[in-house]
Amino acid sequence: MTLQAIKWAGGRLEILDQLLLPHESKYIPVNGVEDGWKAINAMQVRGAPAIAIVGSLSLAVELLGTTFNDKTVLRQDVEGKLNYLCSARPTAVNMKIAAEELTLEANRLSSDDSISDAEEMKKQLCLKIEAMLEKDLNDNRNIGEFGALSFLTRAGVNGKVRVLTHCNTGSLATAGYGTALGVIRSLFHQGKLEHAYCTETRPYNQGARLTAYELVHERIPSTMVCDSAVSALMKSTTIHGVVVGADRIAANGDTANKIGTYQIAVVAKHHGVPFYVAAPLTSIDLDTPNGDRIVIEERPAVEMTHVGGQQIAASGIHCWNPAFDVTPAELITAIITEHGAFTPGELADKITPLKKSL
Ligand SMILES: CSC[C@@H](O)[C@@H](O)C(=O)COP(=O)(O)O
Repeated sequence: MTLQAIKWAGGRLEILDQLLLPHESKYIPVNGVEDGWKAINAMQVRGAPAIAIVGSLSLAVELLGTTFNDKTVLRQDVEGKLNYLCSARPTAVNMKIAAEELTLEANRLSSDDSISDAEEMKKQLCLKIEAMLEKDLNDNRNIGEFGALSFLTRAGVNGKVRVLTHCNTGSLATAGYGTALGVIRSLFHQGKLEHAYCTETRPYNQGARLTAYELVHERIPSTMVCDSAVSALMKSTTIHGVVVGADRIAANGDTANKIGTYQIAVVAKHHGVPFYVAAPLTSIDLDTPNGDRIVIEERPAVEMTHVGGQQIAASGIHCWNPAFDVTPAELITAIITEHGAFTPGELADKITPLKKSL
């Protein structure tokens, strides 16, 4: 049984507070948009797809608890709240894409005369939001399948593979199953995984706290390494590929992901190790031409200077704490989506029609 980060039933939303893991598994209620914004900003829920789902569901909770008499007022309310939710964390594009989709739907419903009143429009919007949760789960399973396939094909091995991942991209970062961790999960279920390696992922330790937790929970053979041990690992062991997630993939394939990803891609190139990005279409931002245009979120120094509330750095030191970095497209072997694997060069041409058909 995979871990469930998001619980949604009967119009009630609860999330597993990821700041408490791995010590405590506690679900907290999200009673509306303000709660949703705070949970995303504080990283009680994190991971690009999970951010979009929790943000959107927090809007659904709020809508369900409010009575609307006017479709135009509802449309304006939805748009304003979605814009607010997008400001909680700027790098992950999934919330922005969800906001655009929902705003479009709100506009459509508001001008559709067959939708009798605001309450009916509200119901339709909430159904659309619920469908996003379902879709993410299905997309992740497909990413896992395509990822395992392209991994094994390109690795050119008939036996089992050893895979390295960074940060947390599993059930906790998505509606379920995961993206990059979903690929590892899929390899494992196919009996093709020899060993998974996860980094600690400093400074916020998503690898140590969350990925390690998921791997142990599912009894996947795995080892954790320090972020600084990746070169040594690749030199001493055959790693058949790296697979990571994405917070935003630009049109040219440049990919923003957890800080340290770029460094791993450079090291992988040096060692001839294929480097895969696994992400749904909702992480691809064709409006952003390249990585230089991606806004990188900076997090508070305390997330570097303290671990679990314990100070580990000298008082007074200045800190630079970017949450993400951008891996240039030329270091990426393929981008694995729910529609298959594409090279960065193929991305814009292949993804544009797929996005239009959504
Ligand atoms: C499927 S999650 C993809 C990315 O969001 C993930 O790799 C990542 O960088 C998460 O960063 P976080 O700061 O924990 O939200």
